[in-house]
Amino acid sequence: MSVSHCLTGDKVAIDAFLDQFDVFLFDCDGVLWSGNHIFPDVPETLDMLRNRGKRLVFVTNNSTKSRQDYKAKFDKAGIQANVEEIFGSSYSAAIYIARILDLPADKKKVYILGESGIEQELASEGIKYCGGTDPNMRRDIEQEDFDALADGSALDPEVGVVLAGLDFHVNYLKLAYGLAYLQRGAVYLATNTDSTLPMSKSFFLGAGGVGAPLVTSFGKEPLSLGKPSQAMLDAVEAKVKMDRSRTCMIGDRLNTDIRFGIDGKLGGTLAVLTGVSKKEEFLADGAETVPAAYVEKLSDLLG
Ligand SMILES: O=C(O)[C@H](O)[C@H](O)COP(=O)(O)O
Ligand SMILES: [Mg+2]
Repeated sequence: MSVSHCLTGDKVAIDAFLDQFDVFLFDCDGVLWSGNHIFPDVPETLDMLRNRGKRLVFVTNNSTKSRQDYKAKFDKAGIQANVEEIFGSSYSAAIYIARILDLPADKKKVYILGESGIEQELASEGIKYCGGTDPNMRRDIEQEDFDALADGSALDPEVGVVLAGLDFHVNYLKLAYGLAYLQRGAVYLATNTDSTLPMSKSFFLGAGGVGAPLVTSFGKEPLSLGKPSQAMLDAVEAKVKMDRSRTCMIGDRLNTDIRFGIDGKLGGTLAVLTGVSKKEEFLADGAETVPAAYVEKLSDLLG
């Protein structure tokens, strides 16, 4: 049975742990910040790693922002990061749809349940879309909508994919369009299916929580392109050359971040206890997902 080592307060153990890796993949929500609250000494900790010659890559399941949007957030947070180091689940989904998914020529449009981040990343891959932040979808459903969805006249015949992500403007109408496209054979994808979103030091509906009505009504789960899907690691590795044995995944959620690192056969995983998962979950006998090590908060790595 694997055991997770607590590094907090142990400078010797921290140095030994860090020396094993050249690349650190960082989860964002719950590790660097909770919403707009940047955790203490995060910029200093990341600077310390860069000063030790480590390469940093940011890998977030939050699909509401594009890589460019995240670059602006990093800048505002005083965290040095360039766009090539940032990967969101919207980017992973756009790469999958553009380069892996084989869609009929007349079915290449995507219906989005989600925010602008998904729209921007699909556009950057030349993928047409509808739904998403369309203001015409932010209204109550009317009888005419029921009738037009039922006979299909409301639907765009080019739509071949339903892509579900975190949507802060979800409503019955948007979900009804998603179900109608799925019922007509659209491929069902999700940027991610995280149950909750760490925000304001609490937990709110995550992408999985928002998309759950579609799963219940359609009766099938989407293919998720965010962590722990290895499609996301493949998308990262296509841009960032790395030796997986000298790469460490740092995250707050066992079933996405730590599972992502273990399944990807990375050299190590580090859990940070400022987000979703609690240490009791992975210290328990027979725990399914056990990080190699853990710290109370990221800045504990400063020693
Ligand atoms: O979509 C969600 O549910 C949240 O954005 C997700 O929990 C946060 O993503 P992270 O940066 O922790 O991968
Ligand atoms: Mg997280």
